[in-house]
Amino acid sequence: MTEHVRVVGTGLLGTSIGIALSRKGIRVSLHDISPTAVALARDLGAGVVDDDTAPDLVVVAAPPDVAGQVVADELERWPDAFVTDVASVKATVLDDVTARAPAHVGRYVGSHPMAGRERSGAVAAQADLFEGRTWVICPHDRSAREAHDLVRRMALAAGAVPTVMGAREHDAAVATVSHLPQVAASLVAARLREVPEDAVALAGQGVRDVTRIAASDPLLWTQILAANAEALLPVVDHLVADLDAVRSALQQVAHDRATEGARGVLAQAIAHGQLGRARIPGKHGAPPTTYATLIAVIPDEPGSLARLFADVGDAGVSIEDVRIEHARGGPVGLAELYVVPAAIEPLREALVAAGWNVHD
Ligand SMILES: NC(=O)C1=CN([C@@H]2O[C@H](COP(=O)(O)OP(=O)(O)OC[C@H]3O[C@@H](n4cnc5c(N)ncnc54)[C@H](O)[C@@H]3O)[C@@H](O)[C@H]2O)C=CC1
Ligand SMILES: O=C(O)C(=O)Cc1ccc(O)cc1
Repeated sequence: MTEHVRVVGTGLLGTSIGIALSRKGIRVSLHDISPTAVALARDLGAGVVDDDTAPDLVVVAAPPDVAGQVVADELERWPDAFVTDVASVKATVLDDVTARAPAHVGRYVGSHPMAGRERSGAVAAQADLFEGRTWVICPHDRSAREAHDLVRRMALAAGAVPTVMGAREHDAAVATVSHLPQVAASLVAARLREVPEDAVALAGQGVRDVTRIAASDPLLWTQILAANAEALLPVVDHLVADLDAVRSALQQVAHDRATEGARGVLAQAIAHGQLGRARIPGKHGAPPTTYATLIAVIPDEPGSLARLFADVGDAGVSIEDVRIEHARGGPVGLAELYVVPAAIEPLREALVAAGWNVHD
């Protein structure tokens, strides 16, 4: 892909796309309503500041509530260019573009990289944000095959794995895999506002895992949730019904510990969660991988994590994932290493031999 790509909206997504494509030798020009945002993206290596030469492909990475308008403007401004957007919702943007630029909608095809972060803005951009991640392309009745092909090539150049879905099908899918998790994470995290300091101090990995995306931008997410209200509503209804069942079971046990049936409801809630979680694909969309874990106690001092990683490397073991927990106020931390199951025993032996205190 040697074309000229114009990125409009140089925040987290736009800058990450710009950096990824620029590194592949693609010419990228940048535009944003904020001159600071565009200058920052340029300084981070995302491309050159808007130079008014005609692009082959425009990527609109602006917030969802203006994406349709910006796509329509770009279609009007560049009569020979194809245009995509990366907004997290697809049907409302398609409807908006169709209404605003009916004569040009054939050059538009929506898309959505299933990759992002809980932080916004160019400073949070990452060149490898899309590496191995799914990038959904949403062709429609009137979209040109060339538009689809160009977006596909751009997604591949950014390191992503393109996949095709209709806009409404996409919106129904992300209601469950992205939008409900955001609502649940935010609501769970919101409970923490009201507990005493020494209760929050007990927070372990579980609450951290469940609430990471609760740090997301309220303005962006208000737009996403409102734009996908129709698809999200039935999914939220299911969650409310499930929570209601758990609530009634707890009420029964609290009222009479010998009550029958309530424990079955609680167990089923957890068991259904196991089944759902087991369906989440592992890295690169491959089937789920169950890793074995080993916890190493690391002194809370500079360089100790680097030494641990070096010893794991010397043992010939690849770390698939890692979590670090700091003992609050203590002199040590815990590094939980995720490795393929076959590597766990050799790793344990090698780390013990190297003097590390390890446990399961
Ligand atoms: N944040 C995430 O993890 C993901 C976000 N997306 C989608 O990507 C899009 C951008 O999101 P982020 O990069 O996170 O937001 P961001 O807030 O980091 O960046 C948005 C940028 O768009 C600019 N902008 C706003 N209105 C504009 C307009 N009318 N014309 C030109 N530029 C304009 C802003 O100045 C800002 O620099 C959104 O539509 C979002 O739904 C998609 C996948 C993941
Ligand atoms: O931070 C994460 O894990 C995310 O899942 C971010 C994200 C946010 C919005 C999207 O439309 C897609 C991905």
